[in-house]
Amino acid sequence: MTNIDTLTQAPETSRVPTTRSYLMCRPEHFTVSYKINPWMEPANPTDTAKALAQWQVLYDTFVSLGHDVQLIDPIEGLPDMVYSANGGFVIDNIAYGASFTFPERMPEGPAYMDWFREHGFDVRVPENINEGEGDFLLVGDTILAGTGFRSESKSHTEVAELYGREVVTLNLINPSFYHLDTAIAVLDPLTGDANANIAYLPSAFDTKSLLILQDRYPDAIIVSEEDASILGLNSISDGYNVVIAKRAVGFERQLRERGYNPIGVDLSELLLGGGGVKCCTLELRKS
Ligand SMILES: CN(C)C(=N)NCCC[C@H](N)C(=O)O
Repeated sequence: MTNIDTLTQAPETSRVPTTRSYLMCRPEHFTVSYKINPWMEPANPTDTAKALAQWQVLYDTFVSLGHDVQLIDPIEGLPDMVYSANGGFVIDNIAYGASFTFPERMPEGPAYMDWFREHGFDVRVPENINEGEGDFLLVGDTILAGTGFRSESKSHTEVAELYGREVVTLNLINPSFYHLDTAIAVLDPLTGDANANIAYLPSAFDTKSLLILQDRYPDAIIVSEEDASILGLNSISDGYNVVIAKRAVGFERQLRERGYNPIGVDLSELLLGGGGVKCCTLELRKS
């Protein structure tokens, strides 16, 4: 993997990084005390100090790349709050709040909405169950929206009306890839970018959804089961630098071949809760 200190600009490619704003939550109360996805095993021990240290590397990586990183205070008793991607979906300074599927995470919805309000976002309280950017991904001007395990398809209609953008529903079929951001990585996420591209795991989708992806993104990177199974797709791109799971070596190579700069981080402890790089990062799009 590339050293982030020495290569944060694209030297020979047309890929251009752009500065982003992210919201993260320190995993001070991280543990696995309940099971709401196949990755979680409450009987297995977790190490909060290790989770904090690994999370700090992710935070430092974003800062080193020049991104603005905001923090929300963690709340005791909400161990999954570290997965800030699920706290809402933000475009044009409008924050569509989350409404969680499982009771264990329900208090996170209002907590994140309070944070958005206090930081000047126009908050919209959701009418339907949705888990924020876990299931809504902005690709160019289109919103890809996942359903099947968490977010209800009715929330897709709500989001289409709210943002006035095209929303494409995709059906997830593998419980290990229960959020859209475990099965798709957005590589060029700027709005208006005609060349917006993605990487994805085909087996995570039903036939109809797969045909949609193949039709819309013929140049997409197809990621292996091996890389996806360590949440390799759960990554964050600024258009050039792509922060990914360190062990996703096949995906790393594929990214490099396409002119991206993959940066590996180890979030093995947070993987015990079923989340990776992208789950710990919510993009705050102010325009
Ligand atoms: C990419 N993923 C999965 C996320 N965006 N979020 C992780 C949520 C993990 C949490 N224990 C849960 O099951 O909700």
